[in-house]
Amino acid sequence: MQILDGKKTSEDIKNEIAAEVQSIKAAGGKVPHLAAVLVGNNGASLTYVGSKVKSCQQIGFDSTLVALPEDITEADLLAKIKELNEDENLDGYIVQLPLPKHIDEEKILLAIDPDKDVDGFHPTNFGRMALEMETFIPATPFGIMQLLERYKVETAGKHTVVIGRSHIVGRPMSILMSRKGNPGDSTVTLTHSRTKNLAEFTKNADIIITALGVPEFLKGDMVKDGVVIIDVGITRVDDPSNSKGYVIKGDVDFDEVSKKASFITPVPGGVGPMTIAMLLQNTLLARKIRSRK
Ligand SMILES: Nc1nc(=O)c2c([nH]1)NC[C@@H]1CN(c3ccc(C(=O)N[C@@H](CCC(=O)O)C(=O)O)cc3)C=[N+]21
Repeated sequence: MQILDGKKTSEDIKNEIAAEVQSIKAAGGKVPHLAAVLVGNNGASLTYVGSKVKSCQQIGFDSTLVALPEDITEADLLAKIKELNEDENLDGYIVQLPLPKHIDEEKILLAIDPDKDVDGFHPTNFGRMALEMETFIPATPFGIMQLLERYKVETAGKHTVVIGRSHIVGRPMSILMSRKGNPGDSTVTLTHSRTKNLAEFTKNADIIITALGVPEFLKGDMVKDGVVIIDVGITRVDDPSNSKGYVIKGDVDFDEVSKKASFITPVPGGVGPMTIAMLLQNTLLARKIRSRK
């Protein structure tokens, strides 16, 4: 059994990006500039946005945190987005999800300039991804593809079962694994909350990608020997004995499933850190595309 070490791999990728930033600087070019829009102050969102800002500093990107009040109106948020779209100094930005209930998420995502949409959530970029064109691949699925590639996990002709059809993980993941190329060329089954007899699919899977948010959902008796496991779940479970007051749990019962797996991602230290690295990779791409224009 081999651990797919997202912490280490994300550090490798960040070092590669940092080296590119140095050569951009040496050539007198402009360094990539990423902004994150955070509405309100959800604990997990703050953690994520915080590590993003820290990573930007680490690799030499410019970064801006746009912190807005929980009760901001949709119109005011749209005005802010227009400002970011027009900011010549900014290469890419993300609007941290989920947004407060009174704001229409779809309306906000549609307002983001696709050329600055480093999350790859805009329909234009989602379509480009599905059509195998150059674009921003959503960071979590992109990070998973990088882990599969760098650890040389075979995907061609394999049966990949994705659990969860969210727009930011499960759905794009199913598309990427079915695309031509390596990693890819997989036969994909996309399962979700209305799937019947889920275990019949997972038991026949060569690769399982879970993005469910149910701690320790996937048990040892639901998988076959040699399976490849990608665990996207990150749920904070209260734990008074821990100094933070919580522990982070994945969707996979690691103790049981790791005994049968050929490759497996840990939680934490698996897919999560890769997400941040790939957001930075997308921002570098945004800068390169803008400098070509
Ligand atoms: N517009 C937008 N884009 C996103 O990409 C986006 C988002 N909204 N909203 C929330 C989710 C979640 N997400 C994570 C990124 C990194 C870790 C991460 O680094 N996790 C660490 C643990 C961090 C902790 O202590 O909580 C790990 O797994 O090792 C987790 C979650 C990005 N998301």
